[in-house]
Amino acid sequence: MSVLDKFMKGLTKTRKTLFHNIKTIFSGRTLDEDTLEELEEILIMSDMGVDVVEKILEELKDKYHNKITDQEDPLLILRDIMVSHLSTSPLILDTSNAPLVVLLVGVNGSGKTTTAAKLAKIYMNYGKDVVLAAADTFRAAAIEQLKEWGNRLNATVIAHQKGSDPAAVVFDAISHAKAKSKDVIIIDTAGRLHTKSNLMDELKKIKRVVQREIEGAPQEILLVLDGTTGQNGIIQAKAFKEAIDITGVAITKLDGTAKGGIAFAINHELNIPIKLVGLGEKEDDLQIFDPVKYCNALLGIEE
Ligand SMILES: Nc1nc2c(ncn2[C@@H]2O[C@H](COP(=O)(O)OP(=O)(O)OP(=O)(O)O)[C@@H](O)[C@H]2O)c(=O)[nH]1
Repeated sequence: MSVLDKFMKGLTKTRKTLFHNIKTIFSGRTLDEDTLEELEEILIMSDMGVDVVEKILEELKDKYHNKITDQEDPLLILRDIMVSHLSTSPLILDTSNAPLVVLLVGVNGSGKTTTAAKLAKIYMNYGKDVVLAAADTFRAAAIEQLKEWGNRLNATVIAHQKGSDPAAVVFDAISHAKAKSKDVIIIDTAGRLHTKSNLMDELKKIKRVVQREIEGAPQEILLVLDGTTGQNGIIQAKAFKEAIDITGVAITKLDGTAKGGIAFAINHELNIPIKLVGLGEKEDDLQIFDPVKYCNALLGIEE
């Protein structure tokens, strides 16, 4: 399956529910009030966020003010304006100063453990040797789940018992990675502790251990955000952003929502690049974020 097909499949719900007749609505060379209203409704319903929608519509009006030519495809004009409202930056793949450390943070159930495993697969596809660190020691199931993934992917998982110090797990994972010349360490962390400040303190402690042991690491701190939680997810994300320097966002479960425009709102409100998107439950359903493919999949544009 091509990458575009993956995006298309993952965003089927949003496209079929909201964007299905966008081609009919938006095919003319003029832009009347009715079209604008219909378009606005679709974009807002997809959870893109009112601010972003207003900006996109303004830019469309500007573009149409100057009349579009016969050669221009209205849908591609809309697509390009949408793309300009998304920001991404490449997932760090360089392991020349190995090991590369990727720390995953986010609330419980956001898909962190699964994302850790799927991300391991991405790095393995690039030929990297990966170690997974089970630093969510709050939940026994999270440790077990990561071990199962490790078996399936044939990747080493460093784990201690439930309730042990996550920073110690991370320390061991780093020692292992150094001893075995591994390329990448992916750290799964807890999403819930007894109090929120405990959680943030724990994440900071993990980060300190990583920084102390490997210069320049962690190179990536990715916030894993459940794409089906809408505005709530964004509020949670802000708390993480305040506590720890996030380098990118992984939006999960975009396949499970009809409000798949959420990437725009996340980008706009958090001002953090989106690096990964979860488009399904299978191990190769986590994809490096591609704004053009994402918008093509929303609008049903075959490349
Ligand atoms: N459909 C779909 N399901 C996903 C995706 N990513 C994660 N999930 C599912 O979401 C559920 C929660 O994922 P976990 O990885 O356990 O979440 P977590 O954040 O690690 O949660 P804790 O371990 O409880 O902290 C699992 O059933 C995953 O299979 C996705 O992109 N699409």
